[in-house]
Amino acid sequence: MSISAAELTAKKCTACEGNTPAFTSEQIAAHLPAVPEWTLADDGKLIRRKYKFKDFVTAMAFLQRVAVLAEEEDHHPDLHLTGYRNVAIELSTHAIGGLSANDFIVAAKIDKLGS
Ligand SMILES: C[C@H](O)[C@H](O)[C@H]1CNC2=NC(N)=NC(=O)C2=N1
Repeated sequence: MSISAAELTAKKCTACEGNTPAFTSEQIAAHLPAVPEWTLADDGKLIRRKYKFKDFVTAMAFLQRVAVLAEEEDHHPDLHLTGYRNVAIELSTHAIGGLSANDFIVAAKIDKLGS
């Protein structure tokens, strides 16, 4: 059974201990359909979404909104700004070296921010 975007955005991230197992490929497959703009990396250890904004200021304003969300959730994506208006966001759970529910919760909440 797949989880929906609405179910993900209704959740809060929870502290992730190093002994929590990373998501299995089955768990990843159950969560990815809720965040269809996000691509699973080849190694299965992170998800990524790319954006192109109209200018630098718009890209930075979006990143700032993502930063506020990350602090609220205490779960922090890797944020990349290249070529002044191209943004790439990568989500993984550093404590476990792979994906957890937190990554999909934050991805769904980023999607809800709009761009
Ligand atoms: C104590 C606190 O929950 C941890 O340090 C959090 C902070 N933000 C985090 N963000 C991400 N992406 N992975 C983590 O393992 C992580 N750990």
